[in-house]
Amino acid sequence: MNWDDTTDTGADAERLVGAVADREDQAVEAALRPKDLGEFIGQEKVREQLDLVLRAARARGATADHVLLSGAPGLGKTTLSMIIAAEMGAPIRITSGPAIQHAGDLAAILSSLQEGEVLFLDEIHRMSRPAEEMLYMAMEDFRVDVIVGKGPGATAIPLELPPFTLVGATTRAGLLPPPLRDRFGFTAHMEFYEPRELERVVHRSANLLDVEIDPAGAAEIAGRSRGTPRIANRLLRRVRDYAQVKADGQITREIAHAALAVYEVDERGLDRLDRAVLEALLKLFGGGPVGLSTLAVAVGEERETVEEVAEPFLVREGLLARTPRGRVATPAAWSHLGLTPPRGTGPGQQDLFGA
Ligand SMILES: Nc1ncnc2c1ncn2[C@@H]1O[C@H](COP(=O)(O)OP(=O)(O)OP(=O)(O)O)[C@@H](O)[C@H]1O
Ligand SMILES: [Mg+2]
Repeated sequence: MNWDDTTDTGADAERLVGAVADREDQAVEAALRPKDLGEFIGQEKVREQLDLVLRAARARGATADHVLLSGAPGLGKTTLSMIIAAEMGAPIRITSGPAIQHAGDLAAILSSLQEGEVLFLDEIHRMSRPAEEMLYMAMEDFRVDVIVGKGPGATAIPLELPPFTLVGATTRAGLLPPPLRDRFGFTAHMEFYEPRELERVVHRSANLLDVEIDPAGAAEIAGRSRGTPRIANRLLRRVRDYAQVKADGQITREIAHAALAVYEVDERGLDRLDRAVLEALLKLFGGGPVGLSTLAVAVGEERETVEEVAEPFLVREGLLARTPRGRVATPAAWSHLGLTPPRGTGPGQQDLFGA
């Protein structure tokens, strides 16, 4: 799971191609969210499986099993949680791991749930330990022990809960303690989207935003969206701005191309920082291997920025490899930047060049 090393704070949120939601995303996302499974694009396997889980529960007149959604930012976890509630005809309560500091916070939420309600717990990997332990019991037995009083006089009062569906979301399934993971009846791993699926996302959003776009324009945006619907929607809004100001508002391939050149997002979805890292690696260090710190100095960025913000996508795209001797460019990196690799490839590159 190569998104485990992406950062979920800071610099990434400020980039046009960052997957983390910024303010503007938060403001428009509610309007762009698919409302039911039929509207949800891509993720075929997850959709098929979830559809079965929910249908079966409905047929039994039962509350659906707990669901864990894991995947990189912007792939549709929050959206799916709302769809689960909608499909079950159930209300949804939304909270997040960091918002639950004490077990008591969780007890208050759990004890106020209605029967069949969906509790969406975002960033479930960031919950406190005591809350987590309370959650184990709540998920399994629909019961919590509420501690009353302090010290030796403290007593645990058992409290029955109505059956509910916990939907947990995490960008880092690997960080969840196994006892918590095991208590979910169904786990959905969300994958990055194919360009064809993102084209459909772009068309759908354009429609909702009342923007005219042709298939080639949608393909142009989809191809630069890093497999992520949130980024596709964001690029669409920027291209719309350009189309409005510089043309008649319609998005064609030419308009999308010109707009994204202005925003410095290239054909593969790399932005200026990504390209600066690659260029330094290729032009200054012959494709590597070169140490992370040296590379960071060469592009004038912090080590962490290069490692956490730029590299994960470059690695995912097969443009850069992290080796024990340092960072190495792949043959695809040379061709992406239109450069020819030096003839005698360095020792660290032999494997990559199949030498
Ligand atoms: N399958 C999809 N079809 C159409 N639009 C989608 C799909 N998945 C996500 N989107 C859109 O992408 C945006 C981001 O989705 P969402 O907020 O659900 O992501 P997330 O996985 O919860 O991200 P985070 O990890 O940052 O919380 C939403 O505006 C939503 O409309
Ligand atoms: Mg979310």
